[in-house]
Amino acid sequence: MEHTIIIEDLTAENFAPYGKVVDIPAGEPSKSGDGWDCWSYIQMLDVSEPIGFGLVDTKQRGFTVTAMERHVSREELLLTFDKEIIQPVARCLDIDDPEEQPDPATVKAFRIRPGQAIVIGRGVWHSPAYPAAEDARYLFAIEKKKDKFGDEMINPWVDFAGGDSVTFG
Ligand SMILES: NC(=O)N[C@@H](O)C(=O)O
Repeated sequence: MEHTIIIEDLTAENFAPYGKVVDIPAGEPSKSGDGWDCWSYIQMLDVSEPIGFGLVDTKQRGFTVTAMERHVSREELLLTFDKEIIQPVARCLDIDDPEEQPDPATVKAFRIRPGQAIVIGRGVWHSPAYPAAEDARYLFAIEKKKDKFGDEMINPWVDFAGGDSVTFG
């Protein structure tokens, strides 16, 4: 079965089931200077090990997802450099179930603009992000440690339940 969803703008409220949003807060900065404002801490990454960085060069392609991966033991910070990207995610239903498959009915696709970032929650399913229009580069940061169910494997991809696909646009 093919599901079709719309791309959503990122807000703390609509991303909450999938993780945390990093964006300029509405409130006053905690520090300011000549030509700059600083808010800290605006978000937290919950870690116990050193953080590794990964870089993805993501090319224009059809907005269809058939499989996702997840990291049940680690949060993941993800931000784009200078181009908009679209991040599909699906809910974690049972973080202790090594046989879980991503549920296509829970998929959402979020637009991440330059200047914004997300922290993907532990166990939250995600595909590689897509470029919104032009080819893009994005960075992710995640603890350098083994995940409980071995998602450091070369092929961590799990098909949607029922062999479904999700198209967004
Ligand atoms: N987010 C992304 O593109 N990749 C990471 O989750 C990874 O573990 O490779």
